[in-house]
Amino acid sequence: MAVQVKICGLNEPEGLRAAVTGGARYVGFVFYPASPRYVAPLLAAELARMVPTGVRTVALFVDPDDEFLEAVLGSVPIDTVQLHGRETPRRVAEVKQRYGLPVMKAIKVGGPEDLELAVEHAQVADRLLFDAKPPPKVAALPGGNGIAFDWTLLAGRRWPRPWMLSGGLNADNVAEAVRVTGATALDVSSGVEDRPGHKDPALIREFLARATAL
Ligand SMILES: O=C(O)c1ccccc1N[C@@H]1O[C@H](COP(=O)(O)O)[C@@H](O)[C@H]1O
Repeated sequence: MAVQVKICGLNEPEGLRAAVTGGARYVGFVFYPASPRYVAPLLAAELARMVPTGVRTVALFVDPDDEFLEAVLGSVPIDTVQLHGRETPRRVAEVKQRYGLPVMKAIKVGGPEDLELAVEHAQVADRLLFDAKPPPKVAALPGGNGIAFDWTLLAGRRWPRPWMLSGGLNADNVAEAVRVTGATALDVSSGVEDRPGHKDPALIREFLARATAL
């Protein structure tokens, strides 16, 4: 099965074009104001309208309240909600039910114990996303830090829901990441940027070429 790719943190037409013409199956918009990739709903709506049929739009949130979810989901055409904070399985179920959209829940992996949470979330989330646990420094984002986790933790594991691998992926390590984990879907952000928050179209094309050739 061909590997599917999500390019996350798109905030300019150039990056978006490189993603969709290069073969991305998902494009992600970050609605987390503290992120250098944050995109205002008005601009996200313009970008989302450029996305061709067959490519899915993903809205990334971190512990959003209903007011914020409504403001974004009411104005931007979104196919999937990505929850990347400390949302509980109950909150995931609530968001799914209230907005009628599939939810992908991020699981932050630092050690084997963190995978227990994935077992719980797999009861309600439509998809799991395995990312590295953020480093314990004050300014660290809850994701999008460009760091990988120990991929062998996922080797041989089976999940009752589809899942994606993320965390520190780039064109140079993507083949190894897929080999070790068996992932069939990947999510990348920092690894296709030339500076935090700025996507490099050439790096996007290179990542997609390597990943989709696997
Ligand atoms: O990208 C961000 O700014 C971000 C902010 C808050 C939570 C998650 C975020 N991004 C997600 O983090 C992972 C890993 O990204 P990276 O490739 O290591 O930079 C990915 O799933 C992004 O969607």
